[in-house]
Amino acid sequence: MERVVLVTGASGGVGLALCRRLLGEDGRIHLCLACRNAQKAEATRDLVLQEYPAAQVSTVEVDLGNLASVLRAAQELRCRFQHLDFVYLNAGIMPNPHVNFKALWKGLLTGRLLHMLTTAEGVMTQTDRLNGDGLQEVFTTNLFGHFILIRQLESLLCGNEKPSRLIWTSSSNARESAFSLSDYQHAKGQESYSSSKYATDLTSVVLNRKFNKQGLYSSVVCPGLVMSNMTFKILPVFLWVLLMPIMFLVWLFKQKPEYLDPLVKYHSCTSGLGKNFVEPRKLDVDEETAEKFYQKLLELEGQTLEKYGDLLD
Ligand SMILES: NC(=O)C1=CN([C@@H]2O[C@H](COP(=O)(O)OP(=O)(O)OC[C@H]3O[C@@H](n4cnc5c(N)ncnc54)[C@H](OP(=O)(O)O)[C@@H]3O)[C@@H](O)[C@H]2O)C=CC1
Ligand SMILES: CC(C)=CCC[C@@H](C)[C@H]1CC[C@H]2C3=C(CC[C@]12C)[C@@]1(C)CCC(=O)[C@@H](C)[C@@H]1CC3
Repeated sequence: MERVVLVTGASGGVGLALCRRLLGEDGRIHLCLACRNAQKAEATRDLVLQEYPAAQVSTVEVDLGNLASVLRAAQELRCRFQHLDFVYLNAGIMPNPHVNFKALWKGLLTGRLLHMLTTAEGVMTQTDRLNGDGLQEVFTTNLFGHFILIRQLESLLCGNEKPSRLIWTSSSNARESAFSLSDYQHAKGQESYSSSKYATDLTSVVLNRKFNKQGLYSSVVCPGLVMSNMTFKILPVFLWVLLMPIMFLVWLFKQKPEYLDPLVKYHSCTSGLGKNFVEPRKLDVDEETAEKFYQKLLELEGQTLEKYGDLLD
């Protein structure tokens, strides 16, 4: 039976690179590109088919920041497929990024600069806003839309002959101090991105606890610092070109390889000789907080399903 792989945020950056890599590794998979923009999805499909003409590539329209769209996409996917082998939960946003150069300077004086350059801890802020569902946009797009999607796809992911895998694109920017259970959508602070990625790490830990027995496994990864639309909104391209040799060296000298563990985040790395490898780093997650947060997600899911009852089978 063919393996089906779903990738969200496949229209550019990390998602597109991932699609190319997946087809390069195994040209027999069925790759489904989940994108919010139908035209971009078709253009992406054409692009990957140019490179892999024999590949099976389909598209599905989903705006992860819009829960009605997520429910519609899930319904469509349930009609099309019986099983999903891999789901890459990759789509993400970092709106209105702001770099605190003063913090970087302070980091240089206090010896924390290297850490800051790999995690952006204390360096980045964002301005978030409410979406049409009355939820914080970053929380919804980066985490909750994906959460609803996989919950709605449970029949394709759980209790099947073959196990299924969820791979969340998290970030080394995920930080416990940016997250609070009492404000898990991060409506009050200015680190919505970091909070949403920490919430992602928490969710993955609990999903493993709840669903491993039913054959569903979840991992979080950090792709490293990638030049994409997201990073080009942080600094202009020419500055990145100037900074890249420094950033490359910084990321290069903070790495080493190992195996999959639900309490670990897998960071993409490159050795000094240009060899690509993955470095696992233990998740900074308290399992009790993860469980409490999961209960909150279930409550919010209940409200969402009540509101959109007409979109459910
Ligand atoms: N770049 C980096 O250095 C790092 C990135 N990451 C993570 O990698 C992931 C991909 O980011 P990256 O490739 O860099 O960024 P890009 O902005 O290049 O790509 C983001 C992708 O997500 C899609 N997307 C955004 N909002 C939505 C939405 N509401 N519904 C559906 N799709 C959406 C975009 O679609 P569209 O084309 O329509 O905008 C695009 O395909 C994110 O989760 C990010 O947090 C993690 C660590 C580092
Ligand atoms: C002007 C100088 C010398 C440095 C500015 C560099 C910062 C703009 C840069 C340093 C660390 C970077 C970083 C990210 C964004 C840009 C930085 C803050 C991320 C937050 C991008 C998205 C992610 O998910 C993280 C993994 C990145 C962490 C490092």
